[in-house]
This record gives sequence, C-alpha cells and structure tokens, in this order.
Amino acid sequence: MLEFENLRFRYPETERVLTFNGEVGAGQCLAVTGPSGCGKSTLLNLVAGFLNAESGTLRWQEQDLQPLPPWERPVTSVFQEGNLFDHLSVQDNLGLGIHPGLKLSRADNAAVAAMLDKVGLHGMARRHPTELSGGQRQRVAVARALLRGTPLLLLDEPFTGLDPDTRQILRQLIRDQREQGAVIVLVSHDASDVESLADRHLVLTA
Ligand SMILES: Nc1ncnc2c1ncn2[C@@H]1O[C@H](COP(=O)(O)OP(=O)(O)OP(=O)(O)O)[C@@H](O)[C@H]1O
Repeated sequence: MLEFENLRFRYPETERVLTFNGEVGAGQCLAVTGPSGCGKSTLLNLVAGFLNAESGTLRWQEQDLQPLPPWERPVTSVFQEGNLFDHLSVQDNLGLGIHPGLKLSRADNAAVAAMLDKVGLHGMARRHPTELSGGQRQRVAVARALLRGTPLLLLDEPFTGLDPDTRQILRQLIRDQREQGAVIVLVSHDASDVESLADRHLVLTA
C-alpha cells in the first residue's frame, strides 16, 4: 500500500504550498485529477523522490520512503516527455527497463520482443526514438516502464497523443499490471481513462 498524509511541499520561487493526502492498495489504481497547476505532477515527483517534502508522511508497505533516493524507491515513472534515450535503438531503450547495463539473457530479449509485439511496434526494434512518431515514442516509454516490473507505477498523462486503438492496448497492459498486484498512480485529464482504470480517485483543487 502507498500512503501519504499531510505531505507538504513548497516551491521556494513561488511560495506555493501544496498538501497531499491519500492512499492506494496493492492491485489498485489511484487516479489523480484536478485543474492545471493543482499539483498533480508535484505529487508524482514527491513519490518518485525527485522532490522532497518539507513535512508529512510518505509510506510504501509501511516503510518511510522519504529517506530513500529515487533509484532506491520501488517506483517507475512515465512522464509526459517519455524520457527515451535518442542515441539507443527502441530495443535497447526497452532493454534498459530490464537491466541498466543492457546485459540481457535470451529470456530477457524474448521479453523485449514480446513487449514490442504487445504495444504494436513489431519491426521497429532497430529504429531510434527520433525515427518514431510521438505516439510510438509514448508506447516505447510505457512498454519500458512495464518491463521494469516495479510494484509502483507512476503515469503522468501516459496516453496523450495516442490513437484510440493504441490507447486501448496500453490501458489493457496497465490493467494486467494492476491485476498482478502493482499499485498505479495515474494522472490524466481524460475522464474515460479514469473511468476505465481507476479504483480510487483523488481530486486536487487549485
Ligand atoms: N519549478 C517550479 N517552481 C515554482 N513553482 C512551480 C514549479 N513547478 C510547478 N510549480 C507550481 O506549482 C503548482 C503545481 O504545479 P504542478 O506542475 O504540480 O501542477 P499540475 O497539476 O501537474 O499541472 P498541469 O495539469 O498543468 O500539468 C503550480 O502552481 C505551478 O505553477
């Protein structure tokens, strides 16, 4: 279970103070919605460890996450930009989800190939991200996150720019992950994403 209670963050430049409360259990998806600027991305950054709260609690399986640096948290994030490595092929970008040094076994390579098939990028393994459309890059980013298999997945508008078929495919992959016990935190402006994926809903106000 992921829990955050009175988790407070202040951007020093603007003195804007944001406070978050919520929880989400294993195998559940928490949708976070609200108007632009209400703090949705800030919450994801606090959970991922890219920002540090000034007070409050943030727990995963009853363990305090706040002392842990981002790389020691059981978290994978997919942010709007996707964060792909342009100098690596699609295959290697996915492989990084399994092993940061790209030391992949035969089974790992098979898992990468199967994931490429699932997200409809069969035949594009050798391309580089700059040779893909925005929607294809987004599929690679989500696929890499799913391959990492961390128990906590943070998704910030993961379906932006995707056609309806691809959106359906990715939603199903996320549902599969949830059914395997992962906790998903999903930021989306799209009511149908919330409707189709969320077990819980946190509405933030500006
Ligand atoms: N680096 C920053 N420095 C100062 N203020 C910031 C910074 N990043 C965000 N903010 C402010 O903090 C508030 C929350 O921003 P955040 O990006 O979390 O909102 P959001 O709900 O994700 O917005 P959107 O839906 O537009 O992406 C906003 O008022 C924003 O202007």
